[in-house]
Amino acid sequence: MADSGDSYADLAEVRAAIDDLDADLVELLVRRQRLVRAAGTFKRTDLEVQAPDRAAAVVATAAARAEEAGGSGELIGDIYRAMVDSFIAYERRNVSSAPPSTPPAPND
Ligand SMILES: O=C(O)C(=O)C[C@]1(C(=O)O)C=C[C@@H](O)C=C1
Repeated sequence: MADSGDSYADLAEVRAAIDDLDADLVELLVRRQRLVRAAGTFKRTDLEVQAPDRAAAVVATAAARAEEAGGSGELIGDIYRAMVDSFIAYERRNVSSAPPSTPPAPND
């Protein structure tokens, strides 16, 4: 891991490094948001949105990569599980499970 050998003079310096890294991370997450939104356009049911086998594979791959990189597979796996759950909720909010031609129900 590139940062593991770094030493810092004080807490402010570590926090500045965290802030820099977070700027990159947020950009990547926004790119991921767009990709998940695109994936959602190919789905029509809630089970397709959840895609439990794919979600489990994404989490397991991230945990394995974290271990390979010298990090904690458990920590990164937990973060990925929470992240994928949030993306599932995002897909549910942004993807229609009905064909576009279906008229809204009277009370919608
Ligand atoms: O791969 C998909 O089908 C996606 O919608 C992406 C994604 C993800 O965030 O990685 C989100 C929802 C599914 O549970 C599986 C994976």
